[in-house]
Amino acid sequence: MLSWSSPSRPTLPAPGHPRTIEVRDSASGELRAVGDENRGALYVCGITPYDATHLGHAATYVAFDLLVRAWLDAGIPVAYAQNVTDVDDPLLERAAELGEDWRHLAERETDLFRSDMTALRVVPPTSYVGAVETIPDVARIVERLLAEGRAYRVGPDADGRGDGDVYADLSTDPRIGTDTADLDREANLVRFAEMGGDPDRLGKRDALDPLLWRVEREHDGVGQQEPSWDGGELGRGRPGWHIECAVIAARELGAPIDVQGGGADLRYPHHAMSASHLRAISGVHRPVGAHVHAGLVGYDGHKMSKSRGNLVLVSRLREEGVDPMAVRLALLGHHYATPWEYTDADLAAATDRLARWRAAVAQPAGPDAADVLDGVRAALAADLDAPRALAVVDAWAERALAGEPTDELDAAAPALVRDVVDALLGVEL
Ligand SMILES: Nc1ncnc2c1ncn2[C@@H]1O[C@H](COS(=O)(=O)NC(=O)[C@@H](N)CS)[C@@H](O)[C@H]1O
Ligand SMILES: [Zn+2]
Repeated sequence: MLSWSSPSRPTLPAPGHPRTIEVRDSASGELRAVGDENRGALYVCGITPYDATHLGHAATYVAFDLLVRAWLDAGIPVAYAQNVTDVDDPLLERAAELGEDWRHLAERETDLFRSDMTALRVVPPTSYVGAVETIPDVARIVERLLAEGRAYRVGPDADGRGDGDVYADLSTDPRIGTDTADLDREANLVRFAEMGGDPDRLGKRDALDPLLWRVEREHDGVGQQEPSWDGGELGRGRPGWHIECAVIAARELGAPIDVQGGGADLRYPHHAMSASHLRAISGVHRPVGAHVHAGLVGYDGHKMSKSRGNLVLVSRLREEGVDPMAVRLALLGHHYATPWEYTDADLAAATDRLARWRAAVAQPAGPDAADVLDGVRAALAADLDAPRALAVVDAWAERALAGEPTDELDAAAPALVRDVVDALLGVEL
């Protein structure tokens, strides 16, 4: 699937020393060095293409964009895969509500997402893959898991439908739950159901076993005919959610990967199950170096979501003439791991900061900027600490605008600060 055009990125003076980039693994709470001179492999769960692109989505993708930029600056070759969940129950339901063909809805919203990511100067993934285009691979892998006894078929559900649905048998995974450390079964059962799971499905060996393949339902005469694809021995149907991301990560990156990323809402069951499937597919004991989760962005006291109608869309802000660089700075003002409430004051503060920084780098000279380069690099290397990086640039801008004696100023400083802010923070001044 087409991704989007890459923003230009200035090359910064070579780092004086090889630098490790550390991020916090949300399961252990530990800081982990991720990526090495051979590669930095990142999988970030992409959008389900409706409601794109609200500030919550944008905050998560900008967060992982900092990791991509820090790796590139450290000379680490980046392998970055991202999916589009362009077939899934919530998408089909939304299309039915809108009376729109689900393919058109997916296409339109994915295009909007691409243009928003371009405006926010997010570096595109090296592999951008849709669930639909992955179906043949998913079917083959599910057949293999069945043959290996890691998956099983169930009979019809309580309504007599879905005879032959395929589930993963989690009891065959000795390390289930070690990836994202979600070991509270009661909490998991609640969360599993909240995120579209079916703990009460007839015939399941364990309520938490996740769906791998959903066989085609005969037309129930109510909703749209569900889309279905040829699944070989599995029969016609479509993939479950978690297996899609595991197959794309395995195929596009190869396990082990350094970071599996997404918003905090994906930690359980999605990332726990994807890691289990990735282990089963690849045979790699620990297929993910660090699970990294971005805190959820709220608005009006709730997580941003269509159902609440409290969405702040990047495209709407852009239509209102808001500079996307101010949007990006508003997002960078909060540490990625911390959940926060977006307010219009965030945007106003970011707009001021953007104007101050632009005025400072427009000066003919400025205070020495070597510590801006080192300070921003060090901040990102320490769990992508964007607020700390912004404070480093703020301090320099303050001095640049204070009009210090010219003989202490460096004519090359403003250009270096502009390049640091561009290459590492993705903000074009
Ligand atoms: N309010 C929010 N704040 C921060 N991140 C969010 C928020 N809502 C969704 N996200 C993140 O944005 C990304 C896309 O979310 S999504 O459109 O619902 N799609 C999905 O979660 C699946 N397609 C992942 S395979 C995910 O990483 C999700 O965790
Ligand atoms: Zn995913």
